[in-house]
Amino acid sequence: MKIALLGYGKMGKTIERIAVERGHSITARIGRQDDTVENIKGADVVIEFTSPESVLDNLFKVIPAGIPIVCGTTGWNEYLTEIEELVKKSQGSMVHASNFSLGVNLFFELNKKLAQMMQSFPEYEVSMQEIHHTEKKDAPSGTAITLFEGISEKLGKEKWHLGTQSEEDSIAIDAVREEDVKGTHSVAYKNDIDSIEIIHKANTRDGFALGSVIAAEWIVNKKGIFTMKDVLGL
Ligand SMILES: NC(=O)C1=CN([C@@H]2O[C@H](COP(=O)(O)OP(=O)(O)OC[C@H]3O[C@@H](n4cnc5c(N)ncnc54)[C@H](O)[C@@H]3O)[C@@H](O)[C@H]2O)C=CC1
Ligand SMILES: O=C(O)C1=N[C@H](C(=O)O)C[C@H](O)C1
Repeated sequence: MKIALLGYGKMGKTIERIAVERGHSITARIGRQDDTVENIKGADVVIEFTSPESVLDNLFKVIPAGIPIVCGTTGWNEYLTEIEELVKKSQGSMVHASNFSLGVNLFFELNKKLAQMMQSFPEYEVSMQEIHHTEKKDAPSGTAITLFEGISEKLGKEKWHLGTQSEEDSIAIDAVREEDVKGTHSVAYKNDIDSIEIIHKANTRDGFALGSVIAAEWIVNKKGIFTMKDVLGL
């Protein structure tokens, strides 16, 4: 498969290594200054990991060009409906996910199951923490927002807020930035007696990159907008 990499930073470089190991070729490594539409020509699929400021512009260029896109960039949740309409109108193909790793996608399912169990035990207060490297631009992380959505639908908490303070009807998400942390997410249910905590820790970026290449292999010859849950059949 011929892959165009849109964004050639920490993730773009990791994806290149894993894609080549799986027998794919890289037709373009596109950085901020390049002519995107021209450079993706001839690729079977585009893998996009750029920045919250660039992602929408990239999606509006790539989707109408008719090349399937795998999008890992976070921080654009509020535009999801607009992008779903664009994919439909263009008869395009897209997989998006706040986190492409197998481990986190299993963790998403575990999180929903735990939230469902905790529905009957309001004496526990739910809170979350995410820890990432200091270069990360968005907070909370996209993964933390997906975890929040999994809890929200079960416990009826409609909002999240940054920090550690308790608030009625809102889940506290503590976003911590530390040198070189690849991505750690935890969900805790606490009261004065005890705590129940689940945690996922990424040791390297390889899980995110491998998941995005598997999603790229899966999306070619499909039409519509999908997430990693569809790719993994969860
Ligand atoms: N969904 C997932 O599994 C994961 C998502 N991410 C997300 O992916 C994004 C990128 O992460 P990293 O690679 O760590 O960031 P990074 O900052 O190392 O790399 C991003 C690269 O994109 C380039 N770029 C920015 N705008 C561009 C444009 N318009 N066209 C082409 N290139 C452009 C930048 O120059 C930079 O080199 C972030 O939003 C991050 O949250 C990161 C890891 C996993
Ligand atoms: O910026 C990162 O590095 C990561 N971003 C994603 C997120 O916002 O959830 C996924 C992963 O945690 C790494």
